[in-house]
Amino acid sequence: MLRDGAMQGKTIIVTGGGTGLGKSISRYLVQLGANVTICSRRQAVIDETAHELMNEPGRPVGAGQVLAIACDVRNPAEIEHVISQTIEKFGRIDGLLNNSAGNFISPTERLSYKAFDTIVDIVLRGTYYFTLAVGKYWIENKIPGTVLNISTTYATTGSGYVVPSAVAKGGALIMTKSLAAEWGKYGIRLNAIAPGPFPTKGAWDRLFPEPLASMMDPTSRIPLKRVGEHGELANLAAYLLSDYSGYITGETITIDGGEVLAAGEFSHLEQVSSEQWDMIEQTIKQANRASKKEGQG
Ligand SMILES: CCCCC/C=C/C(=O)SCCNC(=O)CCNC(=O)[C@H](O)C(C)(C)COP(=O)(O)OP(=O)(O)OC[C@H]1O[C@@H](n2cnc3c(N)ncnc32)[C@H](O)[C@@H]1OP(=O)(O)O
Ligand SMILES: NC(=O)C1=CN([C@@H]2O[C@H](COP(=O)(O)OP(=O)(O)OC[C@H]3O[C@@H](n4cnc5c(N)ncnc54)[C@H](OP(=O)(O)O)[C@@H]3O)[C@@H](O)[C@H]2O)C=CC1
Repeated sequence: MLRDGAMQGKTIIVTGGGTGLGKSISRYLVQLGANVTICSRRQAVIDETAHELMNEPGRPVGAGQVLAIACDVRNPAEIEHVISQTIEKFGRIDGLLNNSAGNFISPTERLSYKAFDTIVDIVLRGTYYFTLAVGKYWIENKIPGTVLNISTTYATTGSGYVVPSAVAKGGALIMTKSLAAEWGKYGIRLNAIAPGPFPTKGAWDRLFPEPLASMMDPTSRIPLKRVGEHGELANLAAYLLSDYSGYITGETITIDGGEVLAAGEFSHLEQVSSEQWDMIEQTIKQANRASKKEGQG
C-alpha cells in the first residue's frame, strides 16, 4: 500500500516479531525501509526470523535491517535492554508495535489464578511496561513517537472462554486512548488495530484445537466469508506506524471482514431462501392490510 522506501530512516520495535502476525508486519516494515528490532522470549525463534527477513528473495534495495533481542515483556529490565540495544544499533526509536500476547480457550471456571495472571501479565502489563519505557525515552529526548497496539474485536464486545485475554486487551485499549490524550502534547501518538481471525499457528493451536476446529468454522459469522490475509493487516499496521497517519491518535481500527457486525439482530438470515422471502413478504403485507382495515372499522 505504501510507496517503496516510505519507512526509510524509521526504527520500529516489534514485540512478538518472530512469529505470526508480528513477523508478517515486520517483513513489510523492513521491505518499506524501516529498521526493525524484533523481540520475544525465544532467542532461537527471533534469530531465525531475523535471518529470513534479511535474506528474502527479492529484498528491495534500501530495505531495512533486523535486530533480534530476547525479551520477556513482563520484565522491565529486559525491556530496557531491548531499548538500549536498539538505540546503540540504529541510533533512535520511532515506533513501537505491541504485538506479543498469550491466550488459550477455556471455560473460565477451569482456570487457576496463575492462568489468569499469566495472560494478563503478558498482554496488559507487558504492553504497559513497554509503552512506558519507550514513552519516557521519547519524552526525555523530544522525539515524536508512535505506538500501535494489536488488540482484538472482543476487547470491546467481550467474549466468553477467553476472559483473561479479553480483560487484558480491554485494559490495553483503554490505555491506548488514555495515553493518546495525555501524550499528544509530546507528539506521541497511540493507536490500536482490532483484527478478526487471521490464521497463525500460535492462535490456531490455542483457540481452535481439536475437537473445536471440527465443530466451528471461524468464517461462518463473517460477512465477507473468509479469514484475513496477513498482507491486509501489514498494510494497515504500516500506515498507522507511518507519518501518513500523523493526525490519527487514540483510534482503534477494526479489520475483521465485518465479523463484529454479525451481532446485529437479523444479520444471520442467509439461509432464508428466495421463495421463503416471497412468503414472508406476503405474510407481512397481509398483516399490513389487516391492521389498516382495523383502523377503518
Ligand atoms: C481468532 C479470533 C480472535 C483471536 C484473538 C487472538 C488473540 C491472541 O492472543 S492469539 C495469540 C496466541 N499466541 C500465544 O498464546 C503465544 C504465547 N503463548 C504461550 O506461551 C502459552 O500459551 C501461555 C500463554 C500459557 C504461556 O506459557 P507459559 O508462560 O509457559 O505458561 P504455563 O504453560 O506455565 O501456563 C501458565 C498457567 O496457565 C495454565 N494454562 C495454560 N494453558 C491452559 C489451558 N489451555 N487451559 C487452562 N489453563 C491453562 C497453566 O496450567 C498454568 O497455570 P497453573 O496450572 O496454575 O500453573
Ligand atoms: N491471529 C489472530 O487471528 C489474531 C491475533 N490477534 C493478536 O495478534 C497478535 C499476534 O498473534 P499471533 O501472531 O496470532 O500469535 P503468535 O503466537 O504467533 O504471536 C504471539 C507472540 O507473542 C510472543 N510472546 C508471548 N509471550 C511473550 C512474552 N512474555 N514476552 C515477549 N513475547 C511474548 C510470542 O513469542 P515467544 O513465545 O517467543 O515469546 C509470539 O511471537 C497478538 O497480540 C494477538 O492477540 C488478535 C486478533 C486475532
